[in-house]
Amino acid sequence: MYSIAINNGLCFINGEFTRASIGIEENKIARIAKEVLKGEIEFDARENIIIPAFFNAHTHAAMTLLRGIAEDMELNVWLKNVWRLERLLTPEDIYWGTMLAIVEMIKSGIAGFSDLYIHMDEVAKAAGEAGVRAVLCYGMADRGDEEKAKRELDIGERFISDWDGAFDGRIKAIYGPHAPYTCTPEFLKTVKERADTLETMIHIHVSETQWEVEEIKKQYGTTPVRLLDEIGFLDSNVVIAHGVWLDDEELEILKNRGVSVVHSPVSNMKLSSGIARVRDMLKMGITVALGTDGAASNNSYNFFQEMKFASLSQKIKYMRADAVRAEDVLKMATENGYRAYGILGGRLEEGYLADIAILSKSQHLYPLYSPTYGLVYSASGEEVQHLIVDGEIVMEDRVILTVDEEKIYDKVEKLKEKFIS
Ligand SMILES: CSC[C@H]1O[C@@H](n2cnc3c(O)ncnc32)[C@H](O)[C@@H]1O
Ligand SMILES: [Zn+2]
Repeated sequence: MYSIAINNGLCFINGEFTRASIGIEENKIARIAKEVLKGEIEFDARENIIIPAFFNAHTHAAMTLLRGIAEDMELNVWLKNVWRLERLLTPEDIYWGTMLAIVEMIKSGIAGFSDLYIHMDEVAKAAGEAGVRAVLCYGMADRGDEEKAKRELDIGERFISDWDGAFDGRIKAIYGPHAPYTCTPEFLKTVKERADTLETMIHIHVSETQWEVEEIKKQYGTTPVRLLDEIGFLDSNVVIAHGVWLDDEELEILKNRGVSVVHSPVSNMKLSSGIARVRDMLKMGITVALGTDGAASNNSYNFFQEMKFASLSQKIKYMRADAVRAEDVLKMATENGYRAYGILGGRLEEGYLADIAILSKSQHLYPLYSPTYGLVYSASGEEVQHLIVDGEIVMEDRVILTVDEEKIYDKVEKLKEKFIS
């Protein structure tokens, strides 16, 4: 008898959809079978599509609070506006902003997210209470100031020691230097040494805009990826967000060092940063995951939208309709996100974490010739009916069991005042 049995669903297994039953024991997938399985809780999934839940591999969840406040700006102008507003954010704001983000993520089938932001204790509390998985880091920037470098490292490390492994291991706490243009090479070198000593990971923005590449060349005479490689920073414990402006040699470096890349097509297009070379990266065997970035540059946390934009933008970048195939986009949204952060999830396979989304057919999925194409090109997110995270049901019939949604909307609406005055 399994704790949960999902019977006879159309399951995304090994890159294709096949009919199967899934037995969950504790927080893992214990059995994939052709026959009906017995469970304390049973889902009759004959009419459902079952996928491994999504992993949002790069976000700033609480930026929901700044959604829609700085629009139609390129990254540098946008960042100036956002940084001014972020000074107003209190720990309590971050808690409610993150909760709002988590509600949106759960509803589009996201079981886990990787977040780089401020007041991270609140993000950890919110993720823990809501029952989702999170890889979290305090966003550090030394800006060439030695005293600030020490303070930032202290905050980042205190966060890791307080939260790594919390909530039955659902929280993974890592290092988060912001970017090569806000952190000095000396600081980044120290971060890498500390991450290696603690056997933890690093999440950082790299090569997002042409401006960044030119700025780093001006300051250090080389490009961001080459600079990071020269200081010994690039490794398999490093996840870079964006990687939009990379030449062939830089792609080789990332591949050889085992660095993972998080692609955020909506944010990159909205801030007019560019379109990353995802087709080339995937062909080379680089792990490319998918991330929404923050709600102030997206403006939503809907992974169905993100998958569709990921696919369409590549078709235009390479001017070929098969630039990145739909099944590969689905893999980027699931397995690759988990893999980038060293978590055994994102696949419907025995031994993998039981992070599973149970979908039903919405109006957008009629007629359904192929679940893969349906999910990547037609679905809206409303298809996600139930979400299981770490073997627990977090959303049932689109009702989130772990949080009070109405209270979150009330709190957040009241916070608006301080940003417009
Ligand atoms: C210091 S915490 C993280 C920091 O990053 C800012 N941010 C959000 N989105 C982006 C992006 O696309 N590129 C660079 N920086 C970004 C966020 O506002 C926080 O200040
Ligand atoms: Zn970001």
